[in-house]
Amino acid sequence: MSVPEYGRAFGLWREAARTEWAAYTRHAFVEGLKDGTLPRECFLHYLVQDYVFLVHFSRAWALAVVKSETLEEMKSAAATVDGLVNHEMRLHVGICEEAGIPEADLYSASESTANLTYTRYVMDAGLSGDFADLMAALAPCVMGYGEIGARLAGEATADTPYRDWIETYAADDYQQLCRDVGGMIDRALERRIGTDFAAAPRWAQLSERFATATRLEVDFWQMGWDRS
Ligand SMILES: Cc1ncc(C[n+]2csc(CCO)c2C)c(N)n1
Repeated sequence: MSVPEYGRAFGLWREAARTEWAAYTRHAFVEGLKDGTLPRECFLHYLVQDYVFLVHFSRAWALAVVKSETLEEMKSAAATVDGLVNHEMRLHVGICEEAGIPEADLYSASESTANLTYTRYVMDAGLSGDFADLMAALAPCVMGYGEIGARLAGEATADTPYRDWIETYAADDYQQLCRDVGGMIDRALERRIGTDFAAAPRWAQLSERFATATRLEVDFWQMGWDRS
């Protein structure tokens, strides 16, 4: 199956980090979601941590509003904050409630080291850098789940109990969001760095940020797998 396309910068970053990208999008945790063999306890451990992750991710997207230079960037970042805090976190709340974990416990859950490392890395990318640095650190999260969802929707076993999770990210509206964010990132880079942004001196540093965030996604799956 061919992978979905989410923009020029993303395609180049992904290709430059292909080893890390494969470790992320084909992690044992992901394969367990696909064939249904992922232990429920691992999934719930991941989901509680992911709720906390989304809280801090929303803060990072809010920083993107602050670092925006155009109304398009501001609208995209503000819509993502709204989507995250008012919609995306519902999937987590619903599944956890069914498992007897109330929302108050999610918000107060203590953060795993993998969670802390990843979210604060992204926040620092935005605080110490500009909008482009922040987008390079945010892109693996947004696009990685889009790619995983699209692949698993076609490959998952019919009876995997993780179908709802898969459908969330395989859905047309989520795939469209990945393309929209990819287009917004391309225009943000063209504006700040130039049309030929991949030839610019700072391109290597942006690619490095993307690769680092991708490695931190691998560690996040591993945290769920190990229940650490
Ligand atoms: C560890 C981890 N990485 C990525 C996502 C996916 N994700 C995070 S924020 C967001 C919406 C961005 O618009 C999406 C899809 C996740 N849930 N947990």
